[in-house]
Amino acid sequence: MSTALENNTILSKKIFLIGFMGCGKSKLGKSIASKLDLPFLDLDDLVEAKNQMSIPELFAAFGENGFREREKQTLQEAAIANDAIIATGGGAPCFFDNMEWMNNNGITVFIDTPIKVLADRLINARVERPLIKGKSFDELLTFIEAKLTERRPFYNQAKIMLRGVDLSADDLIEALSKVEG
Ligand SMILES: Nc1ncnc2c1ncn2[C@@H]1O[C@H](COP(=O)(O)OP(=O)(O)OP(=O)(O)O)[C@@H](O)[C@H]1O
Ligand SMILES: O=C(O)C1=C[C@@H](O)[C@@H](O)[C@H](O)C1
Ligand SMILES: [Mg+2]
Repeated sequence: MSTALENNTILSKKIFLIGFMGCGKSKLGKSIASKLDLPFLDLDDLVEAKNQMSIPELFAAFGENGFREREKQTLQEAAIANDAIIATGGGAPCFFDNMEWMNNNGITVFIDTPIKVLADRLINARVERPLIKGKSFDELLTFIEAKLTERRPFYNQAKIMLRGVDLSADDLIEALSKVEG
């Protein structure tokens, strides 16, 4: 059986995946993009490509504020130009009017993954994330708890919220198909 999304019966095909670092935006995003035959865009990769610098280099050269300005600009350029599944950076919805902008321009999906799962994933990750660099497991837990509390009011503005444990691409596609256009 095909879904409303596959049948093109929902208006927006800009789908923004949001949530904390390590919640699964990139992994799940690639999988649903391939199932729905839509392009997959990863905001972190786009910011790096546009600026010809890695995220740690951008933080070092311009500070977090400079990174956030570039992140906002890249988000809007990429999303205006493409119907796509867009995995945003973990902090992107929490700066400027990015969350409101995404809600006005597509469907936002918050992948809500428990703190302990996030910490387990992030402690083993090979990608360098400046905000958590050098933290021990316990420091990481404390950091995630505090940051998530700060960020939840933004993440909670998402149109769809899904628990990020055992979450499959099909679960996400089903949730999208129920959204009214
Ligand atoms: N459902 C899952 N089950 C097991 N491992 C997962 C799952 N989703 C993601 N992971 C693993 O967790 C790590 C982080 O996932 P991913 O890169 O998709 O997160 P992210 O939300 O894009 O993070 P960031 O905001 O830092 O880009 C990766 O190593 C990935 O393989
Ligand atoms: O949660 C965050 O603030 C970040 C998450 C990553 O996706 C990157 O955008 C960067 O490392 C910052
Ligand atoms: Mg990612």
